[in-house]
Formats: sequence, structure tokens, C-alpha cells
Amino acid sequence: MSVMVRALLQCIRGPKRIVTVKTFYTSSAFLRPEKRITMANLTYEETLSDSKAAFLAAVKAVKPAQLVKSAVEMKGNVLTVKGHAFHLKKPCYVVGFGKAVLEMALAVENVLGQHMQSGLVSVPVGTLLKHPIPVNSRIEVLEGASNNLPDRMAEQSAARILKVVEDLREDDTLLVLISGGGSALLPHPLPPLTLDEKLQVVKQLANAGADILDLNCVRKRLSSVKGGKLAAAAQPATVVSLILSDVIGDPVDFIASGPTAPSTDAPSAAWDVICKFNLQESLPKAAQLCLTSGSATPAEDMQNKVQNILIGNNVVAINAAVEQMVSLNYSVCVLSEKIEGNVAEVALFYAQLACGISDVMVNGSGCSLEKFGADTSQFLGAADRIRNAIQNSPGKKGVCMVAGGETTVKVTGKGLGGRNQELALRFAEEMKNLDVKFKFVNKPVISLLSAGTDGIDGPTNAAGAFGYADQLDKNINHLKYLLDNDSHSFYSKLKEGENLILTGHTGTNVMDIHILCVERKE
Ligand SMILES: Nc1ncnc2c1ncn2[C@@H]1O[C@H](COP(=O)(O)OP(=O)(O)OP(=O)(O)O)[C@@H](O)[C@H]1O
Ligand SMILES: O=C(O)[C@H](O)CO
Repeated sequence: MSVMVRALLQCIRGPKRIVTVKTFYTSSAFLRPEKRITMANLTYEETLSDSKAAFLAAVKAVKPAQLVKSAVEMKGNVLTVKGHAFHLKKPCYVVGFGKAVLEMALAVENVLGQHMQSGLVSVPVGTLLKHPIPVNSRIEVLEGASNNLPDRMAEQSAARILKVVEDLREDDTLLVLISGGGSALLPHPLPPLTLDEKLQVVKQLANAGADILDLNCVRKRLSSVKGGKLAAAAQPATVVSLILSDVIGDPVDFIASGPTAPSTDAPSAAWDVICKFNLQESLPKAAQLCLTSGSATPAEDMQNKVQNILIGNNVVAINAAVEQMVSLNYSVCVLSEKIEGNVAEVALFYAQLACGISDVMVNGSGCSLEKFGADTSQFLGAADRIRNAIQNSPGKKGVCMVAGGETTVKVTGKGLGGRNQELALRFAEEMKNLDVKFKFVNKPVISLLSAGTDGIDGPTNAAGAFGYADQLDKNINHLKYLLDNDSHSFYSKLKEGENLILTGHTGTNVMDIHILCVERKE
């Protein structure tokens, strides 16, 4: 939409408010900087559309093809990955597992050309439908792990990948493509543990609210390929892993449970996790035995033969979302790329913070951002960044905060949902409570979009949802849905699913993006 048309549209919409054009459409030859126009109030439709555009920009920025292209180079027989050079004696083998590795593999094949011997990747069911591979590709695609849980198909894929890896010799190079979802797509339980028993452990932990570090600490111990054991199986070959991170802080030994990064966990760490969630008695016996004996780390020292190289993470996605919201005329700042913790607490924090921001915007910088209870000190420098954004907000649609990370949900209900949809719904509920408590006059539009960059939130077909207090409709008892962890059913029913974020599998995965918008009331 042109700047002119947009300005005109804003003039027609009501109710109106006056803002100076100065920081607005300075590029328009028709509007003098000092001229004043009337501007319509922000609507939920508009923040939804803006936030969605920012989320899509975030996903686009972490599309694997782009990341691989800028990280990998082939010159003569020298393969360079982010400045690390490898002299290939023979064409290399490529294996991969995770939600993003098909696109990664195709991009690698493009760069390597005849320097690639073969490729074998394990990807989620449905990937090929969305991303058919060229007929002349040497990449073989194996699908499995419906609903992000290890299954027989993924187990067979893991066995095939392990076979390729075990057959390698000293002069071979193995490229391992790793991305989020890799744990479920490379299940190879340590005998005598069976896949079903392993699945029980994973489900019990996830439903108890274990975060990914806890979960993968246990997974490493239950597997014969995770925790560096895949790299050990590849010895004496050279192993180069290209990693797209979906874990806070990018710890390579936890991403997809670190198949090429030897575990640094203490011997008792996995069992300690089980005890923390009080699951000692409910675990299958074989899992108990496995977790209380042996070690997480392969004995072999592989330091000189294995390189784990990060090629992308959620910071790249967050920055793209910020850029998009700036272009849509918000005053934007990054809150944190490390949002974690219980979904209910994060929802409350966002609602309290939004109210604090609105209060400072209306009543001046002397007010406390933390008036409603939000503790911003947990994110280094966040209070200053937010105050800056507020200061720069005159003439903008509002203040927007972009964050990334992953919350955890303790699933006790039987409903259908995911952490992002639940966060949006809980945020709406918390905003409603704060509304009632503090009785805002001239209530601003406040909204939160929360969505997973992989496009799939929990076992649902949505990436996430868009939450705000006014969406809570008297005709739908949202508390009942929350109690049953049924956020997906709630949002599907509400306005025919209008507030769901639907992308399908995106082919990438760098955790979740949160976009919090607070309208500026002049
Ligand atoms: N009904 C539900 N409501 C809310 N959250 C749920 C529900 N069912 C499952 N979850 C949460 O969804 C999480 C799994 O989601 P998902 O499959 O999107 O994982 P992920 O972390 O994105 O995957 P990966 O680890 O592969 O990147 C589980 O940790 C679980 O807590
Ligand atoms: O696969 C996994 O383990 C998670 O996505 C974290 O990387």
C-alpha cells in the first residue's frame, strides 16, 4: 500500500487522534514534516496483521537454504564452513536429522556438486509433500516421527543413518546436518531398552513440564547415537556438523541431543532429572537401569576429528522481526532471546509488562515500568531498551517488543494445544484480569503473538496464536479450555480460527517468537 493511500485510509478510519507527521511519513512529498494529520486508533486486526508479517519475516530469515549458502563454500577440494577449512580426499557423505535438514541438505548438495557422494536425511512426516526434491538429487529422504515423537519409521531411519556412518574410513568426510526435532527423528535406544519404553520416558518428562535441557540430558543416556555417540561411530572419519540451533544459548551438546558433541553431563545428571520430576517409580524398569548405570559420553577422544559449527539461531529471526515492525511504524526493541519457564508465569509477566509500558507512555517516564509487577531485571539491559523504545514512540503506532525462546507447559488436561497457543490464551486471560483490577481509561490495544518458527505448535496444525483480552468471549468459557490444555480447540472455535497463526511446516526451526504490541495513545 502506498504511503499516500495509507495516510488517506488512516484519515477515514475513526475514532481519530492527532499526531505530528514528523516521524511518520517523512518520505512523502505531499506531507510536510511539521504538518499534522489525524490518525485512526490501532485496531486488533491491524496488530494481528503487522505481528503476523513480522513473524513471517522472522521465519524467512532463518530458512536453511539461505543460512547454508552464506556458511558453506567449496573451492577446489577445500570445503569451508564458517571459516573452518577441510581438505576433502574423497566426495563427502551427508546425513541429517531434524525439521530443517531437507532444505539444508539440498542447499549443501548445491554448493558441493560432485564433491558430495550421497545424502540421507530423516525428516518429519509430510515434509516431502511441502518440499518435493529435484529428480536428479542424490539426497534420499526418510520421513518419520509424526507429531514430533519417535516412531518405528524414525527408528528405521536412524538405523540406516548409523549404518552409513559406521562404514566410513579414515579418508572419508561426513557432513552431519542437525536441527531441532532431531532427537525424535534419530531414535536408537540403547539395548535392551525398546522404542516404546523410551517413548514412555520422553512423554512422562515432557508432560511433567521438563524443559529441553532436562529432556535431552535423559535422552542422551537412553540412546546409542546421542551424546556424541554418532560421531564416535563415524571414527576414524572426519566429522563436520552444521547446526541450526533451537535451544536457548545454542549449547551444541543439547541441540537434537548432541549426536556429534560428547556429553559433558555429570554421571548422575540424567537420574537427577528423573528424581526432580518424581518419576523414579513410573519409569519402565529398563529405562531405570539404563539411567543409573553406564555413562553418557563415548570413551573415545575425538577432539581433532569432529567440528560442530553453528550456522543459525533465533537471534537471526528476532532481528528480522524487529526490522519488519520498525518498517510498519512501531517503536521496537528486543526484550530477550532467552525467554523460558512455565507458560503461566511468562504470560503473567508479558501482561504486567504491557500494562507497565502503557502506563509509562500515558503518564510519563517518571512512572515505574514494574508498577504492575513485571520484573524486567531478569533480562540484562531490558529496562533501558524498553524505556528507549517508549521515548521514541511518539508518532508511532505503539511500542513493540520482540522476544524469542521456549516456554514449558505442564500438560495435565486432555485437550489439544501447544505452548504458543496456551501462552497467547493465558496472556489474554491475564490482560483481562489486569483490566478489571486497574480500570484503564482510554484502553490501548495490547496484543501478543506467540508462534513456533517450525510452524507446528505441539501436536496441532497451527504455529501459534494471537492473544488479547477482548477476544475472550462470554459465549466461550476460555477457563475451561485452559484447564484442559485445550488452547488449540479454543482458538479454532473463536472467530473461525482467525486468531490462529497457520503456516504449516516451515522447513526451519529456531524456537518460538513472541511479539508484544502496546498501542500508543496520544
Ligand atoms: N495440549 C497441550 N497444550 C499445551 N502444550 C502442549 C500440549 N500438548 C503438548 N504440549 C507441549 O508441546 C511440547 C511439544 O511441542 P513441539 O512438538 O512443538 O516441540 P518442540 O519443542 O517445538 O519440538 P522440538 O523439540 O522438536 O523443536 C511439549 O513439550 C508439551 O509440553
Ligand atoms: O530435537 C531436539 O532435541 C530439540 O528440538 C532440541 O534441539
